[in-house]
Amino acid sequence: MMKKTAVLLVNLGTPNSPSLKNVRKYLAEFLNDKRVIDLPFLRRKFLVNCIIVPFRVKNSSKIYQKLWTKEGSPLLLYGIKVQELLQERMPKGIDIYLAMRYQNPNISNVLEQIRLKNYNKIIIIPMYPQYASSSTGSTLEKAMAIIKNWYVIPEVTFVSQYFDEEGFIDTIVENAKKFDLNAYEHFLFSYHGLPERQVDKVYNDNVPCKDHYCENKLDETNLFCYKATCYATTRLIAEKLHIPQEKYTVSFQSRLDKNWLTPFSDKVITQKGENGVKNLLVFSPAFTADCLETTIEISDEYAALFQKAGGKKLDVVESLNDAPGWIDTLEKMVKSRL
Ligand SMILES: C=CC1=C(C)c2cc3[nH]c(cc4nc(cc5[nH]c(cc1n2)c(C)c5CCC(=O)O)C(CCC(=O)O)=C4C)c(C)c3C=C
Ligand SMILES: [Fe+2]
Repeated sequence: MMKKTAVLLVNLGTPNSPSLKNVRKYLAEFLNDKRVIDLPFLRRKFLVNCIIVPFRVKNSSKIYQKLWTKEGSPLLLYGIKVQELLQERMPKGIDIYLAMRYQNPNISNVLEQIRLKNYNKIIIIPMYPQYASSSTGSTLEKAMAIIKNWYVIPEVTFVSQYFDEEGFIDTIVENAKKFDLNAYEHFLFSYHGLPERQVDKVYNDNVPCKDHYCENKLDETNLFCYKATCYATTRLIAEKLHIPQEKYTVSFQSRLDKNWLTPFSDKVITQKGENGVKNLLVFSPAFTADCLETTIEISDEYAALFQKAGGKKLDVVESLNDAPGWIDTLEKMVKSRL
C-alpha cells in the first residue's frame, strides 16, 4: 500500500511586497542566516544589519518594484503554479505543499499543517538543482530543526540535488530550442554566485576548490561542490545542443564582493561585447523559476551592459517555470521516492 505522503517544495523566498519595509524584512531574514553569510555571529550581525541591508535596501526595493507583476513576485507565482500542476499528477494520498525558506508561505507554518495531517512520509525537494550550503543546505537544516521537535517523526526523505536529472536538462534544452541557435556567436551559462570560501568548505583535503578540477570533472570528491555541479549541468546541456566548448562560457552572477566564484557574468558579457560578439544567448540553470536574478539582472542590466560594450542582442532562455517537461521531471522525482 502506498504511504500517505506530503511532498514539500521549498524555494528561496521573496519579499511580501516591493515596499522598503518588506524588502528590508526579507533581506534581514535571508542574510542573517549563518549558512548565507557564514561569518562568526557578531561579524555577521554587524555586516548584515549595519552595512549590507541599510546600504542595499533602497536599490533592492527599486528593482523589486520593476519585477513585481499585478499578481505578485514571479518566484512565488511560479511556485504556486508548479505546486498545483504537480498535485494534479498525484494519486490519492499524496499531497503537494509549497513553502519558502524566507518569508511566505512560511516553512514553519507549512510544516505544522503537514504535522497535523499525520503523514507516514515527507519528501522535501528544495528548488535548487545544484547543492549549495546557502540554498539547499539552509533549507534542509531549517526543515530538520522544525521536525526534530515533533513527538512523532515520520519517514523523511531529502532531495539534495538533481543537477544532472535527465528531465531537468531536457526541459532547458527544449526551452533553448525556441531560439535559432545558429544566430548566436556565443552562449553564456550564468549561475548564481557564491563566496569562494563556501565551496572550499566542501572539501576535506584542505585543498581549495580552485585547485581541484571542477571545470572539467565530477567525481566523489567534488560531487557536492556547487562550482563542479554547475559545470556538470552546463556540459550536459551543451552536449545535447551540440554547442562546442569554445562557443560557451560558464560564469557567476550577483556577487557581494570580489572573493566570489569567477568569472563574473558582468565581466564576461562586457568582454564578449568588446571582442565583437553581436548575439549572445544566456542560460540560467541555477534558477528553477524566473525571478529578480533572471528578469532584472540578466534580461535588463546585463543586456544593457552588452549593448554598451558593442553587442547587439542578448537573449535569455526562460527558466523551467511551469513548463510541462519540468512538471514531468518533478512527478518522476516524487514517484520514484514514494
Ligand atoms: C541558486 C540559488 C541561490 C543561491 C546559491 C544563492 C546564494 C546567495 N544569495 C545571496 C544574496 C542575495 N540573493 C538574492 C536574491 C536571490 N537569490 C536567489 C537564489 C540563490 N541565492 C534567488 C532565486 C533570488 C531572487 C529572489 C526573488 O525574489 O526573485 C538577493 C536579493 C536581491 C538583491 O538585493 O540583490 C540577495 C541579497 C547570498 C549572499 C548568497 C550566498 C552566500
Ligand atoms: Fe541569492
